[in-house]
Amino acid sequence: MPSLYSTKMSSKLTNVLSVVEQLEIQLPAGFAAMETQVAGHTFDAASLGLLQDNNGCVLKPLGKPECGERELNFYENLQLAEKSEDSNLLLPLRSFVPKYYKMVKLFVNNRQHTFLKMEDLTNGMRKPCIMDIKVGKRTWDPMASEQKRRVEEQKYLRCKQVLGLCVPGFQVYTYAVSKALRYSKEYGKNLDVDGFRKTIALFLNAQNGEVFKPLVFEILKQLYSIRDWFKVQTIYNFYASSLLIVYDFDYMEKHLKQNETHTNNGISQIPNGNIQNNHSTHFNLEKCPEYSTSIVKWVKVKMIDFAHVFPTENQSLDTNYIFGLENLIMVFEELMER
Ligand SMILES: Nc1ncnc2c1ncn2[C@@H]1O[C@H](COP(=O)(O)OP(=O)(O)OP(=O)(O)O)[C@@H](O)[C@H]1O
Ligand SMILES: O=P(O)(O)O[C@@H]1[C@H](O)[C@H](O)[C@@H](OP(=O)(O)O)[C@H](OP(=O)(O)O)[C@H]1O
Repeated sequence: MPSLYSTKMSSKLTNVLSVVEQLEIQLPAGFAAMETQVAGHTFDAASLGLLQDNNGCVLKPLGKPECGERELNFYENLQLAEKSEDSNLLLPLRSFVPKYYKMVKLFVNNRQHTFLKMEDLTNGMRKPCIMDIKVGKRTWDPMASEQKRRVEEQKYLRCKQVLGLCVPGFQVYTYAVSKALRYSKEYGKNLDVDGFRKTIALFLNAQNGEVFKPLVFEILKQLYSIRDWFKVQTIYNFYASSLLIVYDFDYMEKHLKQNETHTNNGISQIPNGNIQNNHSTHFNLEKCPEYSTSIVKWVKVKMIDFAHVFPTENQSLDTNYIFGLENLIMVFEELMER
């Protein structure tokens, strides 16, 4: 039996405090609108947002038919990776995306809808800091109409056209207030390159320009793995796909308090890693064993949103995605250098 949930949804978040709409949505028992959704389609008259259940899963609605079908195919292909002739590439890709369980049908507002059930990347985090970063200068797919191309090319202009990156939304917990601060796509649309850098620092809770380096280091490690994969894969083009970066501020705060090597402002005194600004190289992990802690449990970098994933045309690298990814890596590397 469907039950009535009164759900607070943030439809148009401002740069500090959200304008919150009170919507009443009929959802099946055991499901709620996802509290920590920071971007993408949310509940309104025209669309559904993501749901969460009580078992650490999120349910993403299929959305527009062509988009939904592509995303469903993408996840189902990955599920069958062992049997694919591309298993050597698809199996590692699985570790870069949320665990996918199955397709489920649920009634929302008395109408049946199809959802993709997958792992909630924020599950178990007390104070999840979440940033959605859309990757690539080109965020329209080969089937896009002229109008869709034009619209996409005009958005997030000063950031997306230079870095191949944009921020459609994020939330961050800080030392100053106990509630998460939410930033909307309107905030993201006003960013230029410098604003993007500052936004990443803000998201990481940088203090006087200094970040908690083990956190940045772990994010970089995961980004490097994704980049390594993109440097060899020629199966897919990922248009309008995002990287979701998630970390638990609660864990970070506790970790900082416990650790003797920290200064009064709580920022690590561990020396910097050895940065080489050549794109084909990585930080030298062996030189920084102190960074390889249990941190991996509370920091996640995963690829999400595969509604515009297409097979490559000439078995070429996805240079559009790689360009954005390289720039993102550089922004994090700069933070390690400080
Ligand atoms: N597996 C997941 N775990 C946790 N949060 C998730 C997960 N998948 C999506 N989200 C949340 O939902 C948001 C939107 O996800 P996604 O980009 O897949 O939706 P969308 O509606 O297709 O977006 P768009 O409007 O950009 O096409 C993300 O920014 C994130 O906050
Ligand atoms: O970043 P913004 O300004 O929110 O723009 C949205 C974003 O580009 C989404 O990826 C897109 O959904 P699709 O991926 O489904 O195309 C959506 O199209 P829509 O409004 O037609 O749903 C856009 O409005």
